[in-house]
Formats: sequence, C-alpha cells, structure tokens
Amino acid sequence: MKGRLKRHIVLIGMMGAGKTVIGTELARRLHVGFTDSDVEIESAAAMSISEIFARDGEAFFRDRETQVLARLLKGTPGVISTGGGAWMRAENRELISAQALSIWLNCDLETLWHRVRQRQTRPLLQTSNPKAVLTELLAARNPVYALAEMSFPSQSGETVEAATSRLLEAIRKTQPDLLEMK
Ligand SMILES: Nc1ncnc2c1ncn2[C@@H]1O[C@H](COP(=O)(O)OP(=O)(O)O)[C@@H](O)[C@H]1O
Ligand SMILES: O=C(O)C1=C[C@@H](OP(=O)(O)O)[C@@H](O)[C@H](O)C1
Ligand SMILES: [Mg+2]
Repeated sequence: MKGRLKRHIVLIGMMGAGKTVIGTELARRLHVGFTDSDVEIESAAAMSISEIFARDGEAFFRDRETQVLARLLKGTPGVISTGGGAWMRAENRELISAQALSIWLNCDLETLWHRVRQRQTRPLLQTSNPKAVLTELLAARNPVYALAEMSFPSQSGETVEAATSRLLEAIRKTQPDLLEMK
C-alpha cells in the first residue's frame, strides 16, 4: 500500500524534540517518503553539520538550509524533518507554510537536555555551558515555533512509537483531508 499526502508534513521544533526519529517513523507508517534537511545538506556538501559550521560558518549553513527546503518542498508530498533553526527564518516559514502542514514538536527543556546532552553532533551546543545555550535558544525560539499550523506536545517517558501513534491520531483528527490511502 502506498500512501498519498495532499501536502507535505514538515516537523519543526528544538534540537532533541524528535523531528528526525518521529519523522522517520511517521513516514514509514504513512508509506510516504521521508527527508531530513540536515541529511540533505550533509550529503550535498559531503561534510557533517559540525564540519560545515566549523569550515564555512552558520550563515553559510542557513543559506544551504533554505535552498534544500525549497527543493524538498517542490517534490512529491512526504514527511520532511527540519533542523531546529530552520523555522526561525521568515523566508523558510513562508516556503513551508505555502506547501505544507507545519507541526511543532513542543518539548520541555529538561526532556530536550536529557536527549541532547550526550551527543556531540550539534555545533551550537559545543560550548562550555550547553544547557545554558539550550535554555536561551528555547526561550527565544518558542514564540516563533508557536506560529506553526499545528502544535504537538511531547510527553516525557513516551516511546518514539507511542508518540508517533499519538501524532498520527492528531493529524487524522485535525486534518482529515490530508491523508489519502490507496
Ligand atoms: N518520545 C520521544 N520522542 C522523540 N524522541 C525521543 C522520544 N523518546 C526518546 N527519544 C530520543 O530522543 C532523540 C531525539 O533526537 P532527534 O530525533 O535527532 O531530534 P531532532 O531531530 O528534533 O533534533 C532520539 O535519540 C530519540 O531516540
Ligand atoms: O537548532 C539548530 O539551530 C540546529 C539544529 C540541528 O538539527 P536538529 O534540530 O535536528 O538537531 C542542525 O540543523 C544544526 O545543528 C542547527
Ligand atoms: Mg534532526
């Protein structure tokens, strides 16, 4: 069975909210394609996100991010996971809102910190006080994330599978015309 979406589903939210893992699982359940803007940027550059930040800087990365999003949004509707900063750029919000249902994976600070603290893959958190940076970024970004079309609250302790089931249920309920199965 192949699923069909009327528009893309774009996951937004903070580092560690689960955009990559939940997006992967959501696409699998819906039988639609999955892409992650970070992965697309890394493969085009043949470098990791950390290497891109170190060599070319954040501004360069943000421009690549906008290019990748514009390209992905032109494709067959599927699930697209963004990086945590993508929704901060007005141009990206406009691109996404024109072609997609945007969903904010809304997650509290302690849960985010628990999930990201062991990982070395996020250059913005490679500082002497990563929790302070995460706290500040979250406070600055939450009002902008709240502009997403739909908000999905994370429940700490929930498995990725259970969270995806709950998300799918919420999408079916609020967006009955988005999903077509054939
Ligand atoms: N309920 C949950 N929802 C999302 N992620 C979860 C959950 N429980 C545990 N995790 C873990 O949290 C991490 C989320 O990371 P990731 O998907 O890379 O987030 P993002 O792409 O938003 O930065 C993963 O290691 C995932 O296994
Ligand atoms: O929040 C951000 O600004 C970033 C989040 C990362 O993606 P995840 O949110 O998937 O970790 C990645 O795009 C980059 O490290 C910058
Ligand atoms: Mg991710």
